[in-house]
Amino acid sequence: MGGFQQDEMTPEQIEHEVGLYGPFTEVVRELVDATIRTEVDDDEIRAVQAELEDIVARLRRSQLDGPYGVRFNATGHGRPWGNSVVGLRNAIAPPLAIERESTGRVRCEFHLGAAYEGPPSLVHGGVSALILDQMLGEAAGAGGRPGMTATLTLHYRRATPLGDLRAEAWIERTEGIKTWAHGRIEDAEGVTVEAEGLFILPRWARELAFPTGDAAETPPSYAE
Ligand SMILES: CCCCCCCCCCCC(=O)SCCNC(=O)CCNC(=O)[C@H](O)C(C)(C)COP(=O)(O)OP(=O)(O)OC[C@H]1O[C@@H](n2cnc3c(N)ncnc32)[C@H](O)[C@@H]1OP(=O)(O)O
Repeated sequence: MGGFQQDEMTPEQIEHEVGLYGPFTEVVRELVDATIRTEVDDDEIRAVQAELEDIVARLRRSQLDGPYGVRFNATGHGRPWGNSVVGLRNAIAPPLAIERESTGRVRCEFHLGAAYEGPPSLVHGGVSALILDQMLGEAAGAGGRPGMTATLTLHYRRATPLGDLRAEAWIERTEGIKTWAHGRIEDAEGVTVEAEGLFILPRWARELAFPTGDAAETPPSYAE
């Protein structure tokens, strides 16, 4: 599988890019929200559209051939900057800033605005699934048991309002290459969505990590 790349970025270069692309992407998130909610007149919409078309053309002058992928520098610092949930450079990502414990417990506080609406004023169920998929996957990774989502089951206990929310996830149990993780989203009143999922270290990763084939005994550690 492609998409995981090693590069030679120094901590200073990474800090520079965080400072550059973080605010840049934040403005694009603002643009998405403003696009949904604006009530300016027709002429203003057409004028802004023309300006945006120019801006897109400027950015397209130099582009990656495909998606960003996940890049690692020599110290193992991971940059999943195109990720649709946590990606620093992805304006579609809220983005989640996840706190990780090596026990496999992860948590975050986040805000979902108009761009994530499903039913009126409520979070789209698929967005809750997106967030919990990432959170459960992050729990597996934080606990040294990384894997791809094999199953994901959601229990929508109560509607999730747009606004300030929190999420957490943890490893429930492991068996060789398989990790079962659980998690939930909460608003100020308590739990709105619960999830359980099975994460499996895929064959291509097993072959890299365990050339002798004994994946059941010693899962690899996960360094982001
Ligand atoms: C490292 C990256 C970190 C990156 C982590 C970063 C966090 C990212 C969080 C986001 C997570 C995602 O969105 S991931 C994207 C969404 N998920 C995907 O696209 C996954 C697509 N599916 C796959 O790639 C594959 O099917 C896998 C990896 C799930 C399994 O493939 P495999 O590894 O070749 O499986 P295989 O050898 O046949 O089977 C191994 C064992 O798993 C069982 N098994 C296989 N598939 C399933 C299944 N769907 N449900 C139940 N059990 C299954 C088999 O029965 C077998 O059990 P036994 O007989 O040995 O008992």
